[in-house]
Amino acid sequence: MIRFENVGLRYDMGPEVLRDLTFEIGRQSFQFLTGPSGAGKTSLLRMLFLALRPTRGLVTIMGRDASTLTREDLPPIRRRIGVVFQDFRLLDHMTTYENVALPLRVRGRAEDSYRQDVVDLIRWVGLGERLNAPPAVLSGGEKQRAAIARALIDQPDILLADEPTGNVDPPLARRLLRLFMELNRTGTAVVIATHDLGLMEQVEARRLVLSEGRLEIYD
Ligand SMILES: Nc1ncnc2c1ncn2[C@@H]1O[C@H](COP(=O)(O)OP(=O)(O)OP(=O)(O)O)[C@@H](O)[C@H]1O
Repeated sequence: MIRFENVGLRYDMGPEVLRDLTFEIGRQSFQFLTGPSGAGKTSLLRMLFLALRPTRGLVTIMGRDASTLTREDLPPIRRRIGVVFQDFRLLDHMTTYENVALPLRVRGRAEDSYRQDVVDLIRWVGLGERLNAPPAVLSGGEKQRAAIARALIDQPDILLADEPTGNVDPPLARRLLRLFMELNRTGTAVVIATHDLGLMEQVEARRLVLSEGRLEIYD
């Protein structure tokens, strides 16, 4: 679904922070992306989301060479990718419900067709009491769960999540992991960037390990 061949990345005139990355995120695959702080996990996720272009190598996404995509090509591809960023990126003037429903609204779906699904998912992530609250009054962990619900609501083909359990306690982290696994079972490829060994030990999953700019894969 997304393939990297000999991809390298440098910022400005700095050294290469990622080197010779060759791997594939397959349809309906499940993997953790890990490595020490500063190893390049966020940079790699941003390249997977086409928010950052590699400085060398080839990225193929859904059968297309990413370097040939135009500005107009990007939105339909990105709509098939759910992302949870470390800074959540919730819209301040909207409630939890409106933030989570946004991807469906943007697609032009009638609210009657999704209202209950949105409410159910928000309850599932434990934010039932926060349906009508704006992000400003949510805690860090609550914002994170709202961002996760928004990324999942439209059943994306790929979910990219950057430290999605970084602000929640271990029982809730396990619950979120179950949600990601359920999403994966129903067809979504999942990439979870994390430092959390305890989280990774809970599932037998492929690990992509970044270290000193290079990637090792443990299937
Ligand atoms: N916008 C930028 N400009 C210059 N250098 C950057 C930029 N973003 C990241 N870097 C550098 O690239 C390297 C990889 O950073 P990145 O944030 O991808 O790592 P990470 O593995 O996600 O780290 P963490 O786990 O701490 O979030 C680091 O050396 C970082 O300083």
